[in-house]
Amino acid sequence: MADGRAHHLHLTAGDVGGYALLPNNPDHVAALAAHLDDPVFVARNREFETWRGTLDRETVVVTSTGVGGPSTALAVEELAALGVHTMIRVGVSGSLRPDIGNGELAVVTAAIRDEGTTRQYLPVEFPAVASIDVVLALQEAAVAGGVPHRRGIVHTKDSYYGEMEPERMPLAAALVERLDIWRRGGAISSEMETAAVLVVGSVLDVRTGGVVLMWSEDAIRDGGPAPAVEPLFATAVGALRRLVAAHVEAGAAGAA
Ligand SMILES: O=P(O)(O)O[C@H]1O[C@H](CO)[C@@H](O)[C@H]1O
Ligand SMILES: O=c1cc[nH]c(=O)[nH]1
Repeated sequence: MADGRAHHLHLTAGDVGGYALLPNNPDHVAALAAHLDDPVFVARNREFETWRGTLDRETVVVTSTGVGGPSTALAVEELAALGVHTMIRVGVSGSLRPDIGNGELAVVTAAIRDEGTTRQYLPVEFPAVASIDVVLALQEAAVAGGVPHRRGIVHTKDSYYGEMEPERMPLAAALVERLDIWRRGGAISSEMETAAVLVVGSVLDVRTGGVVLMWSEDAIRDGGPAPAVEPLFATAVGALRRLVAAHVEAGAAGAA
């Protein structure tokens, strides 16, 4: 924009540092930012709310992406243009396996690109893969916090109700069959944003990853209790704390 603010996020380069956490839900931004040092509200436009804080004196922003690939791609694009080099999606998903407990975390290794946004960047043969150092940092943070978790592939889609109530859709048979295919291939949960973070991040040379809370199949079916989000937030911030510390140590070693 003419005043230097990014078109959708309404942020300037001075508002951000190198690191971002990307919840989908604007209602999660302040609660996630509360895990940082000195959290402050920065901007809100449409579904994009941003708070800023620090970890080990490095600036970290928490920006909501809104639901789905298109708005998530906008957020990744604009944060990358402002200088953010490391982004972690932090969200909620539905488990695709009966052995997963309500509230377990999925530390994302990769995403199935069953959505439209990333196909406008790269053909579908291109993988949506998390950066290995983000995967390891998330796993270490979950272990340190005693949070139940597993690494795995998530399914990213465009239609929430196409997953939850496929029988209502004209495409019912194909939706059910495809979800079963992803399950049989090893996918552990389904959500709506991770593929956009990983693929757009790859194109823009941003280090990315994701961690999503999983509602169990029982809880989804029975309308059971929503799992608590605090262990998710603590794990995401713990991972970023590790990545910041590794960066500081690498800088110190380089300077020595
Ligand atoms: O709970 P969050 O992180 O908002 O994300 C999940 O919930 C939304 C659907 O209700 C989708 O955005 C899906 O990815
Ligand atoms: O996309 C989503 C999000 C939450 N829960 C689900 O089952 N699916």
